Amino acid sequence: MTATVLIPAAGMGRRMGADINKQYLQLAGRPILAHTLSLFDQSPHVSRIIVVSPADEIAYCRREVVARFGLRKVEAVIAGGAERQDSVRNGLRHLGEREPGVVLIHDGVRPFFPARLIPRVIAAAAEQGGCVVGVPVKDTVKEVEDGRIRATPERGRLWLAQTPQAFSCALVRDAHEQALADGFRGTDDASLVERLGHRPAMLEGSYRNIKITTPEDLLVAEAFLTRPEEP
Ligand SMILES: Nc1ccn([C@@H]2O[C@H](COP(=O)(O)OP(=O)(O)OP(=O)(O)O)[C@@H](O)[C@H]2O)c(=O)n1
Ligand SMILES: C[C@](O)(CO)[C@H](O)COP(=O)(O)O
Repeated sequence: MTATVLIPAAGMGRRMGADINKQYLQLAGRPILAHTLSLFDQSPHVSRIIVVSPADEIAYCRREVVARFGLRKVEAVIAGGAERQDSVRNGLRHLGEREPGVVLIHDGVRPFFPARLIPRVIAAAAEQGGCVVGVPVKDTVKEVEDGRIRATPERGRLWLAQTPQAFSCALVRDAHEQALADGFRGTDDASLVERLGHRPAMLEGSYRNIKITTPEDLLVAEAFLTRPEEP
C-alpha cells in the first residue's frame, strides 16, 4: 500500500530569526526542506508528495529544491495560509475528493524522521483510521497557571506528538473543515480528528525527529548528521 504525503512548509520561521526562511537553511550542503522531501521521495511506500509553501516562495521552492535535487514524486507546490492549520487545509483541499487512501502530513522542518517507519505509519493509519508518531516525555511536566503549579500529570501517560501524522484522507479532510466551521484552532492535525471522537494510534518514533525551530536546533541537527541513526 502506498500513500500521499503532504508537507506543510509555508511558515515564516520567525523563531529562527534567519535572513532566509528556515526551511532553506543549509544542512550538509542541502536545504532542510530537501532533506525532508528526500526521505519520502525515496520511499517505495510513497506515491506522490504535495508541498505547501508561502505563495511568494513557490517558484523558488520548485527551482531550488524540487528541480535541483531531482525530487520526482513532488507533484505540486501550492500556496499555504496564515497558520499551519490553514496550510494543511489548503493541501487537503488540493487533494480533494480524488484521494481515496491514506495521507501522511509531515512538517517540512523535521528532516530526521526515520524513513524505515513510513510503512508502519501507513499501515497503522489504514487499520485504525489515524496514527501519530511521538515519543514518551522524559521530563516531569507541570501545568502552570498564573505562575503557580496547578497539577503534575502522571508522566507515564504523556507523549510528545511529532509528525508524520497519518489519516484516512476523508477523515482528516472532514476534521479540518469542521474545525474551520467551528472556529477551532489546534496545534496538530490529530487534535482536530480527536475532537470528532476518534482515537488515533500513537507510534513510538525517535527523539531525533526534532522540529527545527530555533537556532540551537541547528547545532543539534549538525550533530545528528555527523552520527547518523542506525537504520
Ligand atoms: N502558516 C504556516 C505555518 C507553519 N507551517 C509549517 O508547519 C511546520 C511547523 O511549523 P513551525 O516550526 O512553527 O514553523 P514556522 O511557522 O515557520 O515557525 P515560526 O512559528 O517560528 O514562525 C513547518 O514546516 C512550517 O513551515 C505552514 O505550513 N504554514
Ligand atoms: C504538528 C507539530 O509538529 C506536532 O508537534 C506541532 O504541533 C506544530 O506546532 P507549531 O507551533 O505549528 O510549530
